[in-house]
Amino acid sequence: MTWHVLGAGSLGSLWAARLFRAGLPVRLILRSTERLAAYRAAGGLSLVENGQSHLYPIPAETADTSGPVQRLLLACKAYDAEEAAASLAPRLGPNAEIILLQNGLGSQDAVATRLPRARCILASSTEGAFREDAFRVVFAGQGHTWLGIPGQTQAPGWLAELTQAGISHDWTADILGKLWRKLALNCAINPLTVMHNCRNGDLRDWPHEVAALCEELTRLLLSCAQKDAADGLLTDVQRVIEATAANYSSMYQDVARGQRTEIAYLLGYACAAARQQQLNVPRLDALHAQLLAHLAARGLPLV
Ligand SMILES: NC(=O)C1=CN([C@@H]2O[C@H](COP(=O)(O)OP(=O)(O)OC[C@H]3O[C@@H](n4cnc5c(N)ncnc54)[C@H](OP(=O)(O)O)[C@@H]3O)[C@@H](O)[C@H]2O)C=CC1
Ligand SMILES: CC(C)(CO)C(=O)C(=O)O
Repeated sequence: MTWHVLGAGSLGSLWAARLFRAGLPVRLILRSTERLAAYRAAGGLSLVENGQSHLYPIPAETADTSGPVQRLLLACKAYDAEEAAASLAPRLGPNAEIILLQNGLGSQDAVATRLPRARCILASSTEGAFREDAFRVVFAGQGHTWLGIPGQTQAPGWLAELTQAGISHDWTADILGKLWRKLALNCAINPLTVMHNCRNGDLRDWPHEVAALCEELTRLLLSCAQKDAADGLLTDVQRVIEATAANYSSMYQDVARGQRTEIAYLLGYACAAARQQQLNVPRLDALHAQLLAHLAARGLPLV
């Protein structure tokens, strides 16, 4: 079964290169014929690991190529997920599977609603990769990927291919818990690093602000029936702040580069969920409003 990987960005390239070099059939799906021509001119995808670069000549195509897509790894940003998945709708067979690599929450439901016949598998990853250049990606941080369909304990047989490709992973029926926990970590760290213009570690200087956000996020998680995701949130946030002290958060980097953020799927999603639960989260709401104003002042999208 061919792995179609939509998006030759950071995570998509990281997955595609590892699957390809493990001898598995992989095809990249690129945005346009121009991108496809540029990719072919580059001769393939380059993955940089431990300072060593390798070129992988993975076959590529655009969405409007003919041929069925049975297993799709959707490796775009959350705000692109629904349209990107929909562009492949005519090629998806009745039992097609889509693995959704997006951070945050909200985009997964959008894809599932748009493509009701597809089997959507949610993923949450702590791996780190960034694009050094077009079609050249650096594997920056070892991590782990959780995969799952909410409530389903039976893992698909093809997970063995991820093992074969050296992709650290586990299946979980509580994938929503994993996604909520990561969302909460992101909400407690990333917007503050933008507003204080600082690295993750500098948040040690604002312990009360971090603690107050974690208190509201914990109440939100509990009211959304996410007890496991709520347990020990503040301690975990403090651990991540220490472990990533020298780093700039992904949202900080997006804003610094003048790129669109995934705010609507992170803090925006949390605030909307609180409203839906009629839960009072004044600190989260205030931070969300400040962040939106900050993005607007820089001409960046608010969703
Ligand atoms: N990078 C990381 O370390 C991590 C990322 N994540 C999450 O993974 C998701 C993906 O992030 P990341 O890999 O960094 O994102 P990137 O921006 O690096 O890559 C996204 C890719 O998707 C492509 N794309 C978007 N729409 C389409 C489309 N319609 N057709 C074809 N290609 C399309 C983009 O193409 P183009 O280049 O043409 O714009 C781009 O190459 C995000 O939700 C992110 O939060 C989670 C953990 C770690
Ligand atoms: C390092 C961490 C956990 C900070 O929230 C992150 O995932 C990010 O920067 O997006």
